[in-house]
Amino acid sequence: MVSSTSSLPSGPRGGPKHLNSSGCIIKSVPGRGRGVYAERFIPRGTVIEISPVLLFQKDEYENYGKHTVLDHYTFVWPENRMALALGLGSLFNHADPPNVSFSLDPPTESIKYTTVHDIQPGQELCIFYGHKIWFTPSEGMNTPERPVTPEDGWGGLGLIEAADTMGVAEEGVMEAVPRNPYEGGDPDDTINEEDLPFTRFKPIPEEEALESIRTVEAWVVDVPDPKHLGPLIKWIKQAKLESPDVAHLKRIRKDLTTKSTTLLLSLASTPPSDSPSVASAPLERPPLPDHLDLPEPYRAAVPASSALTTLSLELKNTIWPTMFTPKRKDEIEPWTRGQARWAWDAMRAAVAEAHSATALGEKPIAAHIAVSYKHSDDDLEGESISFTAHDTRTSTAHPLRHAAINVIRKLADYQASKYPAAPKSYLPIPGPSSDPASPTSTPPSTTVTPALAEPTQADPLAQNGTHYLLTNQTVFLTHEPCIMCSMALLHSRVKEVFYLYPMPKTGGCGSLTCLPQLKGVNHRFGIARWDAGSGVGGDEGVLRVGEEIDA
Ligand SMILES: C[S@@+](CC[C@H](N)C(=O)[O-])C[C@H]1O[C@@H](n2cnc3c(N)ncnc32)[C@H](O)[C@@H]1O
Repeated sequence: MVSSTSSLPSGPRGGPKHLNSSGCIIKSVPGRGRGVYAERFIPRGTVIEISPVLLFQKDEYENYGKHTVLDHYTFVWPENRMALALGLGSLFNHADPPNVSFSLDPPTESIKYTTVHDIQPGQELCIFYGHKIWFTPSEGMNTPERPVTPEDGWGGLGLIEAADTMGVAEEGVMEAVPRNPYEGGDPDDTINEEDLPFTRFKPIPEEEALESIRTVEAWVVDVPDPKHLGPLIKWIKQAKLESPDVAHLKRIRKDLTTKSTTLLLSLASTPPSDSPSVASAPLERPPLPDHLDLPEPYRAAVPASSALTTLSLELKNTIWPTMFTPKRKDEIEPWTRGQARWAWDAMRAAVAEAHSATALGEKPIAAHIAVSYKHSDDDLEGESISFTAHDTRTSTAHPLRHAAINVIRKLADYQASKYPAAPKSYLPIPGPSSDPASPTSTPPSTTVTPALAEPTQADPLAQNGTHYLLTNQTVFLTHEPCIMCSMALLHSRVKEVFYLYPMPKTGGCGSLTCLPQLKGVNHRFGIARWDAGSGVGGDEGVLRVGEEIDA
């Protein structure tokens, strides 16, 4: 017979894994016993567990409980009682400083556990037991001296409360950290577009103005005698000049005013590319059949893509007859509950970082490059490291130290350290900074030497010439990035940008202007604006900045 737990993932000691929806698992480690570990990234300020407690009266505990193993697990409770946390609550090991705070809630007879830092996947989640610990902490857990207070001891609360670190401390009152509304449920469930907590804008330009239409060069030939059209088209097939690159175009253009007919032969340059290093390469002029008396082929601009709207079709047809492929409704890829949960957590990470910034006297503006969405643990695709940064222009007195620039710089520095063999020509010299805005960084061009410019095999990013690429990555920002930051994000080839507060006077992602929609930019990215009132920002007032600020 198959046991009811046989399909569950295994946990410590071969038993089933604890089913915690906040990303916590139980693991056993020699020297520490069982402990609580993060299975995925958990943003700071996340309530990871609410454990109901079992209460012991004073005499009951003094006479019995205290003489049993329970003494390693119980918390001091008001009114001289002791409490045993059920669920994960009894399994948090001790650390000083901890990365999880806990607070007692006598009315509901429960203990709430909240992260006080961003937690990376695999990290242990620990609380602070107090200073009078009765065991020798395992290696790496020894901690700096702190003054012993009368409240110290197992159950000593209040040393690190999430509310303190969120900058809204008030005795006994925790800031209400908004719970992820997409916790639990089936991560594969599709969510209606209008039910998502943000509005997504189309990344593809509709090309509804003549100047926004992207073109590419093609070889064409005028065909003075219409009788030659049939044999020519047949010849194109035989000569294998048909190509999917021109499938969005019609083969023949008839100009009613000049009464001329022109035939499209093949592309004369490669289609526009998103890659900065790939230049549009000229393509050879195709041969023509000798037996037809035709003029020389010539190059002409043709639309680079089919028309998605009737207006765009009308405009494109003035350049060259183009195919009409209106967007079907189902072309917007629907989002799942799992993705929405991921996005919520990522935006929370940005929000939490902005709160830290305020505590440090900086502007409450932050950016978070999220770990790529993973459908399951087996999904190895995408980045597994996240980066978070806040605005530092106040402390550095450097007007360009915006959150988005800082987070790109963090990623770039990480990439540079990961690939130390990167050619010097690609690394900022001197110092570790790769920030183009850094006063200490020397422009790379001044450091190029032919001997060093050869990328090494160990450094795939260096082969692209940069460490700052965000290809396929999503950036979450508390505020709409300014024009400079939007351009930096575009330059870094970001896949999509989510922001919480629009900046009507300075925003470069839809408010003042929309950088990725401008003609001439060589990369386009998706934009999603978080809905006001979704609750992801927590206390809205803390993160508000003046309209004139460039975020
Ligand atoms: C509340 S329990 C925590 C869960 C426990 N590790 C288990 O497996 O049941 C407290 C006990 O965990 C162990 N412990 C907690 N923090 C530790 C640390 N930093 N180093 C070593 N042991 C620790 C001690 O044995 C302590 O009595």
